[in-house]
Amino acid sequence: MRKKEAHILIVDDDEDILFSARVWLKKFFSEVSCLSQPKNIIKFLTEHQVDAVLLDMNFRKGFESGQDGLYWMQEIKMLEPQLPIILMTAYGEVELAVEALKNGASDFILKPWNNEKLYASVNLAVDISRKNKKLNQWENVSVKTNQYQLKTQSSEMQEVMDQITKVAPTDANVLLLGENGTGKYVLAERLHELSERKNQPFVHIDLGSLSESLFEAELFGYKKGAFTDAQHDYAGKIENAENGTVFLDEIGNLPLHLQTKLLSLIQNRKLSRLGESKERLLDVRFIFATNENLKKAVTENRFRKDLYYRINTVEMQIPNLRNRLEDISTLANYFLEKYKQKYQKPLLNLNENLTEELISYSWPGNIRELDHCIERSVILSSENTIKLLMPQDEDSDKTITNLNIEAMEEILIKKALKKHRGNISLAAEDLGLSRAALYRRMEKFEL
Ligand SMILES: Nc1ncnc2c1ncn2[C@@H]1O[C@H](COP(=O)(O)OP(=O)(O)OP(=O)(O)O)[C@@H](O)[C@H]1O
Repeated sequence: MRKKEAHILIVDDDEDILFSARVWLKKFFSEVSCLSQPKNIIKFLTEHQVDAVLLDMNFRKGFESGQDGLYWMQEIKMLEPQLPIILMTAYGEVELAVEALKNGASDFILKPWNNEKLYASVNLAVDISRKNKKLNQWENVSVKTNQYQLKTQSSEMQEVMDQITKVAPTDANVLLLGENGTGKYVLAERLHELSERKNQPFVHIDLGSLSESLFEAELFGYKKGAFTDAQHDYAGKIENAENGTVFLDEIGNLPLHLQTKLLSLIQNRKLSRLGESKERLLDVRFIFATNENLKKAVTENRFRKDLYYRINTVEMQIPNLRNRLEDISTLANYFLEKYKQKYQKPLLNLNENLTEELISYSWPGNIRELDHCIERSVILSSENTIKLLMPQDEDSDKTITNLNIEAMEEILIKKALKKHRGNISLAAEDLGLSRAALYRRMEKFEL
């Protein structure tokens, strides 16, 4: 299982507790730090980026009122009001738990804890902490913290943004289609942030980066003993999104037998973990994305038709960057500002010629490629003048070593589209083809 990139801080005066909590949580999170003395918390937090704190309530022998924990919680809140704090106590009086929650604790764990519960609580706290950080960035208009440039001059993209605003508050399943790097993740997050679920987890599951053998266990979770390595009960990623949004990326990679299981989950809103017959009711909103042609996958029986119609209640085609020529300059300047600040080169600017050069490139890697191009250029430029380092143009003449006619045809079509900045009529005329013939070829080469 891949660990989540998150830093957890555990504060307890009992070394055994620190040890066992650390060993357990280390399985799931990239960094787990321990402090045995609460007086070191503030210094630690000012020096480290932490995503969640697990805090004991009783530090002094003979003082088991829980007041120590409440005191340190307030200190942490003063420094980092959004940081989730989970309180732990061996003395689980309900009133104390209620007081802690009222005072801003994100959860309450009784010692000795149930490992699975501890994980679930910390994991949720981490998701909420990230959400808070992202929301803060979102609200901040400064380029330093604002992550995305969502304004658009392109009518195609404007239509997508309008649809997002309309569909976000509903629970409709959304399917985002588009090439790599067009911003599907960014838009999925936007859908979540504009929904009523915005303060609940947004769980991104990238089926392109998980190994197929892990799909079922990671998505649906498992019961202890369900298979050889299942040493404990495990809530899958979908379950961890309870009340929030699941973003299933690269859905075209889901094998057929799991497509059936997913379909049943979407229809019945019930999930059973691997090795478990009991069904759990689940309240999540689904967003899906792929760069694959799912309709084609359906006709080739690689993707279930009924699942396709279930997930595409609202289907949005995210335009390629080469079809958003109006936005290239704005996005390039947005990235330039970001990297000027990051690499402390405030004098760099894009003049008209450079902007033209950016606009006439075809950007097969879309916004991600533009982002990297500007970052690379800023890093390698002098203090005063930007030198644009364009990506290696894949269809440049030097790559024409393959004399296969189909390969040549694809290169010529790409060149014509680039020359005419994606204008199909002009490109078709230049190539001596009808628009329909050009469209057919573009479809064939998936351009
Ligand atoms: N509107 C935007 N403003 C600024 N940056 C953006 C925008 N849209 C996308 N990006 C950046 O472009 C890159 C690709 O975006 P994202 O990951 O959302 O694309 P994707 O379509 O999900 O890609 P893939 O299919 O490869 O997973 C990211 O670094 C993202 O931050």
